[in-house]
Amino acid sequence: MTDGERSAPAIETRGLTKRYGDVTALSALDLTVPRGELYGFLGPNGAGKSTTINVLTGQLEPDEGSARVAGIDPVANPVQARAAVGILPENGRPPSFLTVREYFEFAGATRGLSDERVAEAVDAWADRLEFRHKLDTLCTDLSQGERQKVLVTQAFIHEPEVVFIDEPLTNLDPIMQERVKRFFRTYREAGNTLFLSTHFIGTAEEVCTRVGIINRGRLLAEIRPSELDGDSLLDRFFETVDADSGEGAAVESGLAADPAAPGADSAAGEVEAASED
Ligand SMILES: Nc1ncnc2c1ncn2[C@@H]1O[C@H](COP(=O)(O)OP(=O)(O)OP(=O)(O)O)[C@@H](O)[C@H]1O
Repeated sequence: MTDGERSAPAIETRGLTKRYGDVTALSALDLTVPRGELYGFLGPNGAGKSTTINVLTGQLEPDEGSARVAGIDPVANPVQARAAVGILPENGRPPSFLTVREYFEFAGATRGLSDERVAEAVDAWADRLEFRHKLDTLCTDLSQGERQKVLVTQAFIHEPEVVFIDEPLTNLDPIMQERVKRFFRTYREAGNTLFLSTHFIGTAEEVCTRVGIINRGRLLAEIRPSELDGDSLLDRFFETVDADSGEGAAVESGLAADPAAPGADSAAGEVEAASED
């Protein structure tokens, strides 16, 4: 790793733009996530969350702008990025023809891990998420929650410094949800960065150190849940998105459906304020 990569933010995008035909999914997105954050990424359906993650993990090429993860350009250097980054995809499915253990061996090998390191990691995760009895089961025969445990494990198996997580707690029972959340906090406290895309605003409020709200491919606001001061993140989310869309806000306060409306200005101001600290 170069000095530049070591001192770079965990995630940095500048003017990131992605279009699918006529649809602009990301519109000059500027995002900076310092290292050591548990960053929540919230937004309505179709806001651009998955597209952002897909670009940042080298799975999709942007039309314009730049992206860096741990100082690495994931489009130009996908192999280098793969070693530094973990991905927990939404609705991912491990290959049906592999057993759980074989899948972890495969995931470890593609990230350059020795057999011994894979075995150690699998051992720890089998205890943490209680799936030791499923290690020799075919992935196709797992329940949805068991599959999710396997996907969580593969995302962290190489102890990456940045992990992208799309809806991490889906299908997990409440006990496992607590364990995963506790693990996220511990992993962050060790200096790593987690980027968590979710519709569960209560979870984001509970675990995230900072939350970004995206709508129509633009970052509208950044909020530190610890500084909400009695306000609820859910209310702030609604206010921010409504002001941008002009819908609820227009009904409730008479604001026009205009991106330059006062509500939209204050949301943009929150991004600037959050970026200063
Ligand atoms: N492969 C594709 N082809 C065409 N349009 C796409 C494609 N993928 C995404 N889009 C569009 O791009 C926009 C952003 O989609 P994206 O999946 O990034 O949103 P999201 O915030 O992850 O949404 P959700 O919360 O519903 O998962 C949406 O308008 C979506 O319809």
